[in-house]
Amino acid sequence: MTRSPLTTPPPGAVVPAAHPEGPPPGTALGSHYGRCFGCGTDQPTGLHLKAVTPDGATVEAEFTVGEAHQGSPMLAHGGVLAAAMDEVIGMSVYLFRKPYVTGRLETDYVLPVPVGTTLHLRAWCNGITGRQAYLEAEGRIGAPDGPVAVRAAALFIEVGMGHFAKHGDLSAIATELQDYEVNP
Ligand SMILES: CCCCCCCCCCCCCC(=O)SCCNC(=O)CCNC(=O)[C@H](O)C(C)(C)COP(=O)(O)OP(=O)(O)OC[C@H]1O[C@@H](n2cnc3c(N)ncnc32)[C@H](O)[C@@H]1OP(=O)(O)O
Repeated sequence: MTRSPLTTPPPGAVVPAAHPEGPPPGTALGSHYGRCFGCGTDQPTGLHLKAVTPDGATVEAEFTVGEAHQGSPMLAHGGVLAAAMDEVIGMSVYLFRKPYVTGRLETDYVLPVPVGTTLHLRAWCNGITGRQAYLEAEGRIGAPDGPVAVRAAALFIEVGMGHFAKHGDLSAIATELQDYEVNP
């Protein structure tokens, strides 16, 4: 991955272990919010990522590139692929049971991705220090060990739940999120 210093963990950053109250290995993660563009089942134009955590600390997901995801004819739009990477990285840091948002997302596009392709995505954490989490993801064509089509590195910033209450609509998600204190 070609990565800037901003998404490279500094010395002393620690890779967290799986959270003791997190999902057990092999758990399907479902959607954190039904209308999420990345994983929501109630979002007709979304990516409909299907994710599982193999170990409670990383995420594997599948994303099938659809007709609505084209940039050039019959090839995936780069912004859509970046959104898939953002989502799977967001899901992985969410495993540590603190709310984070994307601060910076860097993407390498290695191969074109035709419509109809299923991308096998994987995301993991390279280290956390203070509020900053350094994460990485890759997307492989057709199989978990298929050719790498896209790579991403990200800096996520920890926020309180008040972030979503102040800037968004926390009540819309309160019934779906069981793992957080939703009253900021
Ligand atoms: C409702 C719950 C949901 C849970 C969902 C799970 C779902 C999973 C799916 C999710 C879907 C996918 C997820 C999504 O799509 S999340 C949606 C996309 N992201 C956003 O909307 C975030 C918008 N930005 C902000 O709100 C603020 O800027 C944040 C909160 C990020 C920081 O503002 P805040 O005022 O709080 O803090 P600070 O400015 O003092 O910064 C703190 C530190 O961080 C460093 N820094 C900050 N930004 C950058 C940057 N760009 N590059 C490099 N460094 C950066 C900064 O220098 C400082 O460092 P230091 O001085 O301490 O060393």
